[in-house]
This record gives sequence, C-alpha cells and structure tokens, in this order.
Amino acid sequence: MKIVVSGGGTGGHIYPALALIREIQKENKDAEFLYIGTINGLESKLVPRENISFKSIHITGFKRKLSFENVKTIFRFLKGVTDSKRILKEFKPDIVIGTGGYVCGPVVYAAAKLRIPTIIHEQNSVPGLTNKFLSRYVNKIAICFEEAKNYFPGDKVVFTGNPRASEVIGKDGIKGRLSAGLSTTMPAVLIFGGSRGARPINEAVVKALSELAEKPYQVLYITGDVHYEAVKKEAELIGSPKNVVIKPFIHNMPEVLAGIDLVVSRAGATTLAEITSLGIPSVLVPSPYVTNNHQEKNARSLSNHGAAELLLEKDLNSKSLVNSIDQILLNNEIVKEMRVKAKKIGVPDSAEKLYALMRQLVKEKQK
Ligand SMILES: CC(=O)N[C@H]1[C@@H](OP(=O)(O)OP(=O)(O)OC[C@H]2O[C@@H](n3ccc(=O)[nH]c3=O)[C@H](O)[C@@H]2O)O[C@H](CO)[C@@H](O)[C@@H]1O
Repeated sequence: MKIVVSGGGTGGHIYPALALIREIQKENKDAEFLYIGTINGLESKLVPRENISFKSIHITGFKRKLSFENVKTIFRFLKGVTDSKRILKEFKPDIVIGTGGYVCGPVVYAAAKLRIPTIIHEQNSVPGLTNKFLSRYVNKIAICFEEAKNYFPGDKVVFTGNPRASEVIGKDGIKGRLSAGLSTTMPAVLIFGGSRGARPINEAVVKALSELAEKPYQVLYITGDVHYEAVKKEAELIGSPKNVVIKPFIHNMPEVLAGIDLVVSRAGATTLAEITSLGIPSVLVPSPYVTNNHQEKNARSLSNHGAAELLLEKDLNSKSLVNSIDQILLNNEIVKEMRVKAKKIGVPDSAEKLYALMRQLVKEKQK
C-alpha cells in the first residue's frame, strides 16, 4: 500500500501521524510512505529524523479576522493544491490521510479532487478550521472524542482514537527514567506545556522551584525549546534543586511517560491520548488561546470522569501548582483511583482501528 500522510505545525498533529506510520510499518513491511508538510513547521525536523520521505509545500493558515493576509493565503492555497496534485500524481498513493494543521488543507483537498481515497484524523473534541473545511470532500473522518461527531457529516465519522495511544504502550519506564536523568526510586512528576512549551506554566514552575526542592518526589520539567535558555538562567539564579531535571524537549516521550506517576501539562489532545492510554493521573492547565477553547473541552472530558484535575490558567500560580501536585502525588489512594479512571478512557488499539479503516477504504476503491 502506498500512503501519503500530511499533518503539521505542532507536535499534536505530527506525532499521531508518525505513530500511525510506525504501527503500519510493523504490520505491513511493504507499505510505502510519503509525508507532505511545510518547511517551517516542526514536521520538517521530526519527520526526516524518522527516515520517512518528506516533501514540502508552501502554505500559511487563515486568520480568523478579515485581512489582506487572507487574500494571500487563498492564492497560496491554490498554489498548494497545484503543487500537491503534482506530488500526488508522481507518488500515486492508494490513500491520503491528513492529521490536522493547515498544511493538510491543500494536500487532502487535491487528493479528493484526484479521486484518491481520503481520511482526516481529528484529535480534538472541537475541530479546527482546516478539518471542518475538508470534511465536505473526504471519504472518512476519524475522531478521538465522541463530542467531535456533532461538527461533521455523521455518515463519514468513525471513532478510532489517536494512534499515539497505541505507540506509548509496552515501553520500559526504567529505561525512560534513566534516559531523562531521573532516579528509579522516587515518585516522578512530569511538567510540560505541550510540544512547544507554555510561558504561564514556565513562570509558575520557576517560582515554585525552591518549594519543589523540599518535596519527597522528583520533577522532570520540559520547558519547550524556545523557552529553555531563559528558564535555565532563572533556575540557576535560584539554585537549581537536585530533584528537578530541566530539559528543553525530549524525543523519547513514550518511554519517559512509562516511568511517570503524574503529568502536569496543557490539554492538547495528543498528550491526553497518551496519558489515558497509559492510565497516568494528570493536572491539566488548558491553553485558553486555542480555537473555540477546545483544550478546556478536551480537559473536561477527563476531569468529568475523575481521570484528571483541572487547573484553569487564571488560577495557575506557584502555590496552586504545588498544591495540585501534592494533593495527588502524596496520596497513594488518589493516585490509584485516578489511574483506573484515566485508563478507562484510553484507546490503546487506536492505530489498529485507523489502519483497518484505511484498508477498508482502499478495498472499496478497488471494487
Ligand atoms: C497551542 C495549540 O494550538 N495546541 C494544539 C496542538 O498542541 P500540541 O502540539 O502541544 O499537542 P499535544 O499536547 O496534543 O501533543 C504534544 C505532543 O508532543 C509530544 N512531546 C511534547 C514535549 C516534548 O518534549 N516531547 C514530545 O514528544 C507529546 O508527547 C505529544 O505527543 O495540537 C493538539 C492536537 O491537535 C491540540 O489539541 C492543541 O490545542
């Protein structure tokens, strides 16, 4: 099977795509892949690292307000469609799958126009602009939250979950801890602000460092690449505590998560798929700066089931951060209970479900 995958901008759209590719590679050694992204997106770094063929098109996202930039974006979109058609005609895929971000727009649209079977994968409980636009043209829409169904044509929607939920299963947590510089004995909390880091979370953690230094647990704190130097400097001024490891970004998240007892993070959908698949309790600080406040909706679908604690950004400071961690991590009963509840929501076989949907579509086309 020849498969084109497109998705980009942030890790939340790219990691599900990479997870799907790796899972298919395990089952089907003959599968061929081409990833189409943009040169400026994180995908141009992450995809070639995995030895997957990568081609780029030039495209920017729509602004929600009317502006001259949008006129330029329309021209770029049309050019993107032409470029995508050229790449698709050359590669001749059996199926094209888009995992979100504006780069999918022209790629998946071009594929639909060329009558190649198409799927979009929507990670969030509320879809973004690109997937809403594409939903009219694609054959199937794979979703991860039941709530997302309401935004799409019902006959196309299939619940698959997020392939990243499958990829994190079965990893060695001890290896993960050692690779991140954590001890293998103390409980461990991982703090991070999505794939790019989040300034409000960083500010709260830096202010909490001296208090965290006294705790009977250890902290792996990922700042996000762009924030690392500034955070490191501030932490050094305070005197970096021994039980806090600070890193800009880690590339082996599945392994590291396997060794983690509590996660404090934004409520990006891919992160949530990972932690529910593994049954890790969490404190979620949804980003209020995303389309339709979808992260809060993502987070509530966990907190409503007792799988996570919701900490709104307006209530986030060093005190509330440390309190939320303590209330969970220092109480074994709560940890156990949240683990069970988180795992109940997880969809560990989602890569398999999505691949089955792809095979079914390709087969239908061949009839
Ligand atoms: C600001 C913004 O628009 N965020 C969106 C973006 O989030 P974002 O890109 O932050 O995505 P998620 O939180 O969903 O996923 C982050 C991914 O990066 C990985 N990771 C993170 C840090 C690190 O050091 N190493 C690493 O591998 C995580 O394990 C996870 O796989 O896409 C998500 C999925 O569509 C959306 O729900 C988010 O609202």
